[in-house]
Amino acid sequence: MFNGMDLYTVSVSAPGKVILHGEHSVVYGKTAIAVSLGLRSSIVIKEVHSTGDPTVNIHLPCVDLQETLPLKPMVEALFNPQLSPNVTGKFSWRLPDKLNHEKHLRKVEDLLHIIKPNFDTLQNNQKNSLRSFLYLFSGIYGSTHLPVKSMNISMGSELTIGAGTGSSASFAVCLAGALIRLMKLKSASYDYYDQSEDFTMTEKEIISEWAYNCERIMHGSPSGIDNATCTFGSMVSFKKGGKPRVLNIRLNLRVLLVDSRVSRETRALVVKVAALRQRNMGAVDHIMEACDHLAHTATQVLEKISSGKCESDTESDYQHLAELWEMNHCLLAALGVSHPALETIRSAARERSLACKLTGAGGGGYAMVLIPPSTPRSTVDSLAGQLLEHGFRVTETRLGGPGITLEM
Ligand SMILES: Nc1ncnc2c1ncn2[C@@H]1O[C@H](COP(=O)(O)OP(=O)(O)OP(=O)(O)O)[C@@H](O)[C@H]1O
Ligand SMILES: C[C@@](O)(CCO)CC(=O)[O-]
Repeated sequence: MFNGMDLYTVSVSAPGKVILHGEHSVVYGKTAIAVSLGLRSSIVIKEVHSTGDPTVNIHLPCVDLQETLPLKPMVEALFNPQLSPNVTGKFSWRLPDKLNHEKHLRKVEDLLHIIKPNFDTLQNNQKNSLRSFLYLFSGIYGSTHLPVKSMNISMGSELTIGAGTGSSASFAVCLAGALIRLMKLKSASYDYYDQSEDFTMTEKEIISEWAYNCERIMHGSPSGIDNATCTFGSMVSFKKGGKPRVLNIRLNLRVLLVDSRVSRETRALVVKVAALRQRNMGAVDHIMEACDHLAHTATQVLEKISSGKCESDTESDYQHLAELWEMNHCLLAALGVSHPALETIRSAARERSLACKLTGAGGGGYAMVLIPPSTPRSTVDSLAGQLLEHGFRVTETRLGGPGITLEM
């Protein structure tokens, strides 16, 4: 949007994600599939007039952060970032994978300590959000010659932070997408590329790569499945060491997403499974193999559901999917990553003949109950009521919706 005074506003949203199949087994080289979540993050970037030196006013209520940062030092210290060693040419915002990530991040860290002397006293999630902002802003604008103006950035999210639903990837995808969109609007007269009304496939690939770099800031060495799912939406299949593969299908699965409110640490659960495997190699490897089969079969069933040719087929496909979810949960429980709270959620779902599985690392966190289209409203309401009485948090949402989207 352009206000006629050379000032632009952009508004973008991106979904979170859940793992449908393959948690834990993906660590052992098996296939995982993730789908986008109906819960989204959103961002508005608004260029504003300023009389003094330009600033960026960033408001991130989810991490309780409101900051005004000077733009000039960012431009001086961080623009024109360097390419990775052994890569020749000139850095461009289109090449996030060629950026000298470590070096650029070190510069971001140094600058943050200069412009925010109390940086070390901030909470970790606040630090990560600021690092990601400076990294993306300078990485994306640093290779252009566009004038940077004062701006207000405000971001909200329906996602719970740190719950395994991809809030960090959703945040980074929104931010990268909004900055690229703003650049595209500002550069209309420079004719950088076409001015189509939505993100092109190539832009989405670039956004996903920028978000992957942010995931590296937050997580060290992430798989890349979260940023791909939050960018492209729908369903993404992934194998360790490979590239995430986006399955371009139209899914619209209804689920109850249930927060057990039991906090867990992903790393500790991965270690627990590794220890179990050390003691029971053959059995655990067979469980991982079985999880792999479930991920492949589920992909086929979901492709069939998404094609939606015949209603009676769809009903039996949902039954098949429910069976796969049940088996997957029980295999994960055999790996020792369920929790009494997750089993309480499951038994409430089973009383109503609904399938339920944990999603993510387990040991607490979220469970998902599959709601086939034929499920009466009263069944969903009574299940939600019972779960709420137990103190769980319940959200009815859909899986497999759109990825990054321009909001008008
Ligand atoms: N709406 C938001 N506003 C600002 N920062 C956010 C927002 N959402 C996420 N973040 C950033 O992402 C970090 C959360 O990353 P973390 O990996 O702990 O959670 P997650 O992405 O929800 O979990 P997972 O990666 O297991 O799915 C926060 O510490 C914060 O820096
Ligand atoms: C448990 C795990 O498979 C998924 C956590 O969301 C860990 C991982 O893949 O890194």
